[in-house]
Amino acid sequence: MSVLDAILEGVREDLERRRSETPLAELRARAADAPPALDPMPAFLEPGVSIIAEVKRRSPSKGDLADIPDPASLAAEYAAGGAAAVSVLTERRRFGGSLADLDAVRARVEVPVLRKDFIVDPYQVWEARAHGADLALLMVVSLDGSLLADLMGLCREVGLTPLVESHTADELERAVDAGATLLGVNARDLTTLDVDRSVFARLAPLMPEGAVRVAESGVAGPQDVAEYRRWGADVVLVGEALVRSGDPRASVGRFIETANAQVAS
Ligand SMILES: O=P(O)(O)OC[C@@H](O)[C@@H](O)c1c[nH]c2ccccc12
Repeated sequence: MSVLDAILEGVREDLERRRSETPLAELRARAADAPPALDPMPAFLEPGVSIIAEVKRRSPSKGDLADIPDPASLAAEYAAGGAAAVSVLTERRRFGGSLADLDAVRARVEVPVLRKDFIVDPYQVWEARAHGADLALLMVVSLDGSLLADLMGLCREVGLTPLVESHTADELERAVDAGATLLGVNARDLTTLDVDRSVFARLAPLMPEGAVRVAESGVAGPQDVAEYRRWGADVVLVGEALVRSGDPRASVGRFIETANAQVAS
């Protein structure tokens, strides 16, 4: 079984537990009461690189990354440093996240918030909106047949902007065919956990005009953000390097400045 399959098995078990505790009707009512979702696209389309800064405690590839006792304060530092959006990993078993983290971050920051999880069921889209997310990650690799288009449609219906993630040219083609305009490339192969940032360089030219290009994973420092930018990234999503930096606010600022200075010159 691949790493991804093992993760998805746990995700589905956890999902069924939550579904038995909170009926869909209740989530829908909470989503209806939530303030409307923010549109992240204007900030992503501004000149210069945008950063999505991630709240990430651990990962299957690296184990424990950071304690993060107060995810809201971390998110506030990200926003103060200039992050265009904050990503919150809500997967529990492998990443140590929760919907409580999403609630806490949502309550603190005014920038758009991404629910980062392994979304395979409409219930999770309703959860994302009920807990105040503005964007939701949809991974093409785990959404067969019409499920990708169905979940994208539901995202739009509830006001969420789907960030549709690929790792191969075939996956990217499915994302584009389904109508995705916020296109992510994960440099990490979730079946093996190997990271290769040049995957973004190969896939970015295949993206249609007008798409917003998001480079995800594998950033160790400002030079990597600058390289993604040179390869055509509008947005770079960074987790580990920021949660480990010791000064997330300054790091976000440095990432943005370095990339913009290098690409302008
Ligand atoms: O910590 P990194 O290498 O900066 O990566 C962040 C982010 O891209 C990564 O967490 C991620 C990208 N796509 C995902 C899908 C599920 C879980 C996690 C991810």
